[in-house]
Amino acid sequence: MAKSEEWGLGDFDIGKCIGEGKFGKVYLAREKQSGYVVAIKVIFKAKLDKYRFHAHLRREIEIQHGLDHPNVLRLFAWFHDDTRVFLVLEYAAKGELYKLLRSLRHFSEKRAATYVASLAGALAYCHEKHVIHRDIKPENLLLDLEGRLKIADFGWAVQSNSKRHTMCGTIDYLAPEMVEKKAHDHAVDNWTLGILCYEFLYGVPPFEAADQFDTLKRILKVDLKFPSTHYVSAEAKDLIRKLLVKDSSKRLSLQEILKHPWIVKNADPSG
Ligand SMILES: COc1ccc(C(=O)Nc2ccccc2)cc1NC(=O)CCSc1ncnc(N)c1Br
Repeated sequence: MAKSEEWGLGDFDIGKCIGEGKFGKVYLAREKQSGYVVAIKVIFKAKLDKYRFHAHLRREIEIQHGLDHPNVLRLFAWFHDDTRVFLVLEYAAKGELYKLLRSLRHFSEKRAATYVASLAGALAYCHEKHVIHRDIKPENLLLDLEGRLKIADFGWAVQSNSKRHTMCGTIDYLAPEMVEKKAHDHAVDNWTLGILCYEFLYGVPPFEAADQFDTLKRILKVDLKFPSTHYVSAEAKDLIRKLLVKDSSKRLSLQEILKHPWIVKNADPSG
């Protein structure tokens, strides 16, 4: 029988659950013909109705379908039945980048620079495609079999199996213009890159405080301190200082990040 264009659930062997989100769960799956392993996200239509997310999901699928970058998780296909929508996603075999950060406590400068360069490259690609909704919160960063970073952009809060509670609802990544509820553009991503670079190197975000109000005050003051718990190069601190700038127009651009001496010296070009 000729292969119909449409994929269906029957084309896949479904495996274990590897993630859980607001709209449904994510399963490991293998496409029967090719044996190709993917992640299948199951989204309940009833949930979409409840949050009126149909249009958002349809727009996201159109956007995602056109994206093809080594550091952006691929959306290969999608299909639906009367109660669920299925997203056929690239499977990131090494899972969540944050589990690795927790287990290593902090990354080496080479690993941190490689991830920052991957993120800057992926964001530059997305901005070029006029997609600025690439939420680079830590929850959205996965690692593939080769350890390459993938922005997974869950579309909505996804709690993976390792019920991470520290991150959900964290404000550590908010840029000052977001805290002050000013208009923001994709320069917010450059701020977030600074936060992530600091956290990759120190294991904690730069403005962490006992309570959220203190964190907000520290963000608005850009109260940046570098602990001397372990050695971090002056070039790394220089990049962070040039990203965590209150005036969003003065933050290093993605292109400038990729040319920064610390990135040029430390990032692995194979990403
Ligand atoms: C391109 O990736 C997406 C694109 C879109 C959406 C999405 O839900 N959009 C959406 C859902 C409802 C309403 C509006 C938008 C979600 C993802 N991605 C994900 O959900 C990541 C699933 S977890 C995972 N994936 C691969 N390998 C692993 N090891 C893991 Br763990």
